Amino acid sequence: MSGTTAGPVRDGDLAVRVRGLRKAFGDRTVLDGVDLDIRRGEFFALLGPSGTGKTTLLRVLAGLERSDSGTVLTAPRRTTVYQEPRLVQARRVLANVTLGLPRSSRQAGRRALREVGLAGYERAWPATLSGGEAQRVALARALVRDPQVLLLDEPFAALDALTRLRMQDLVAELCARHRPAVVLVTHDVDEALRLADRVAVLRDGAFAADRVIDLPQPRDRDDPAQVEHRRSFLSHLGVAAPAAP
Ligand SMILES: Nc1ncnc2c1ncn2[C@@H]1O[C@H](COP(=O)(O)OP(=O)(O)OP(=O)(O)O)[C@@H](O)[C@H]1O
Repeated sequence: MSGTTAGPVRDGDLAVRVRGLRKAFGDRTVLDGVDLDIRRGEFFALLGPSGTGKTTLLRVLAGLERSDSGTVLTAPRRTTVYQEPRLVQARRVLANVTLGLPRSSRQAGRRALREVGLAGYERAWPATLSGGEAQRVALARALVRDPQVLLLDEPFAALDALTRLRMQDLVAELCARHRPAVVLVTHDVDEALRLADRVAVLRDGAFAADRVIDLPQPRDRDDPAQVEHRRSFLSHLGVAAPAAP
């Protein structure tokens, strides 16, 4: 008998409320009593070793996966951006951005494309885009839906290092402007510390660390407080930080 409830979060300050979430695949328990509150407008980054259940948690929050037990409440408008842009190749860029939305959303779609730096690409075909451009289209497609909860599943992982930094800047700027609650799944501690208000490590089915990163934006990689956060999160991930020169 499952005790799961899913529905809208009632507390006006919260975008996500999770209590006692359990999820197993066969006899492998992936999430083992996860509790998580995310405030409206909060940028939450989720680190964790491979196979630890980060994507599973994101899929539960997206409503794509049922939990076995626990309570999962979220604000209703949720959108996910994945590692791959997942564009429909047979539709032009603007049609991809407004996919599934009424024709009246085309103006908002154009605006979203402008916001991600792709004004003039409305009639381009996905096959003609670079990886970074395609991922910008995926961001515009999320943006046009005005999400209260933006779920980002390693959205920069497939990009080259320079494009990744540019995309991080863009996401920081878009999130500061639109203030969705964000859940960013990443393997990159520096990316988490660059973007997030709060960083957690998921390990052995629950959070091993969950910390507010109270440092001003834009972040300074060399700020001693940030260096200390990096060392500590790497150690939670079971990786020794490189020794200081
Ligand atoms: N549909 C499924 N059926 C069976 N097992 C699954 C399913 N989805 C995920 N798993 C298993 O659950 C575990 C957690 O997977 P998940 O993708 O959530 O991990 P992750 O932390 O996102 O990993 P990574 O960092 O490598 O992307 C893995 O062992 C995976 O094999």
